Amino acid sequence: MSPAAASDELHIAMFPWFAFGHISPFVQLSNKLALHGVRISFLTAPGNIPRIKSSLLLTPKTQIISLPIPPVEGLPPGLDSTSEMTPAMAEALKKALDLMQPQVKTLLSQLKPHLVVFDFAQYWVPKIASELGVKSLQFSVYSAVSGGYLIVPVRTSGNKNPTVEDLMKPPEGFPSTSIVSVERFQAENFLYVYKSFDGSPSVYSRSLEIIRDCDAIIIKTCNELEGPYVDHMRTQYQKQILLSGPLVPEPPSGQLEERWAKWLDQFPSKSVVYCSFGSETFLSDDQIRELSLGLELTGLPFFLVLNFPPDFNNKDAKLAGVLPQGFQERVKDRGIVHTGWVQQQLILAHDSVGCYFCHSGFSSVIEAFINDCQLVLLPLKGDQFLNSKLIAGDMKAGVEVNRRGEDGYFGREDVSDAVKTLMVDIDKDPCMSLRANHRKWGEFLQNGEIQAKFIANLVEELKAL
Ligand SMILES: C[C@@H]1O[C@H](OP(=O)(O)OP(=O)(O)OC[C@H]2O[C@@H](n3ccc(=O)[nH]c3=O)[C@H](O)[C@@H]2O)[C@H](O)[C@H](O)[C@H]1O
Repeated sequence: MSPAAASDELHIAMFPWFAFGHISPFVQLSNKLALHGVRISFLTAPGNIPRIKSSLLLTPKTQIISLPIPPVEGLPPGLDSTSEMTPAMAEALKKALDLMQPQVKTLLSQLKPHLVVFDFAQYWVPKIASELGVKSLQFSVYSAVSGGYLIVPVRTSGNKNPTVEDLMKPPEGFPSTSIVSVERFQAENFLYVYKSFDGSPSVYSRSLEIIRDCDAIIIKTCNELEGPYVDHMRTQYQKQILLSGPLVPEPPSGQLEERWAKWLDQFPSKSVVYCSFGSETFLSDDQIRELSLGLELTGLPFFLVLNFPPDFNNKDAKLAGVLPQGFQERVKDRGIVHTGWVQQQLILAHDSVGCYFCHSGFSSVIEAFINDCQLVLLPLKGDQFLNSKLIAGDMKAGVEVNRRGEDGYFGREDVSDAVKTLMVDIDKDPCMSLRANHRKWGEFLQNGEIQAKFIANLVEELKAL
């Protein structure tokens, strides 16, 4: 019997990559495990603690542990998450992370958890953990469709990195689904996964070392959503794969900011298009122009959130400069454009919001399903392209914006057509069948019994490790 099962109290050290797109699912997983009596030690850099405290369920068995980031060239001191960093700084952050090995080893030897659950970047955790007799598990916050397409050993079976042409096609052994190819501009974006920066291992090399060395892998998905892709990963990884389920969030606490609630209140039920792109995805100036003009063309009310990379100091000025001339005046009675963080879950839960136009971030799409918001998808990088294919192609529960294959260009009509398919032509197919499929998945994700079972099973599997 494992020590965890013997004491019946599991202690897990959680160690996400320093990015909120990763920290958030680790927090959600921690919260669900804490409700099963699991002791959680949550490791992060000091600057991230206040925001984590606002969402982590703080029980007497939960603690947040501060891990200062060591200085490295190219990373200004005091920055603790990628949301404050340029892409070059985020690469330097991976180097700093790799220098933290002695610090993490000392910490784990003091904490003595049964398990350490870590992220894609910390490929050295399994070695440290095994020296201390601690089991190590990677928690993949990416969908299985993206892991199974991009991060499988067969992608480099000839010992060389895949080319754009290779990446336009699924890897050998990939299941027969709606995904038979991706566009050139998407495959070009995928090259990042295999790229090493200034001697620091690529995302792919880090992941392959983890697959080889860790005790098991947890994926934030379930068989109902992604069964064939999970099976493919099991075959490729030859490692125990556990599923956490999609980690459907609890209903959000608090109230929607009054200015947004008041504005939304004036529109009919399910008529507003909420449009946003998560915490770390940014559109180019040209894309912003076509998107905003496309939303205008729909004639529908919309709430558009646009963010900019951290190197822009005055984001409001940037926003004003990038919107088409006269746009805000023309749409002032039915459109809001905002830059900055918003209470997304509360916006999606507002009765007036009927459509979520988004980047296909995995947590964001789950939030759309459980709030009965139709999905229009404009994926912009990495896993988002594959998530979008899963939803629009396999599940047929949303619509992807049409784009030019070579360079990904989309125009205002492409935006407007996609929104109208789901929000205007509602008595016709494909809208009727898309909405029916969306409803079916919404019900599945809102079924508390099913969702609770995913976590109960996971806890049992973790105890048995
Ligand atoms: C794994 C990585 O997640 C990334 O981050 P991202 O923030 O887009 O993740 P989401 O799943 O959309 O999640 C974003 C989460 O932030 C919340 N939120 C966001 C913005 C805001 O203003 N207010 C909010 O409450 C939102 O409600 C959701 O819970 C990228 O996609 C990336 O492709 C993927 O690999």
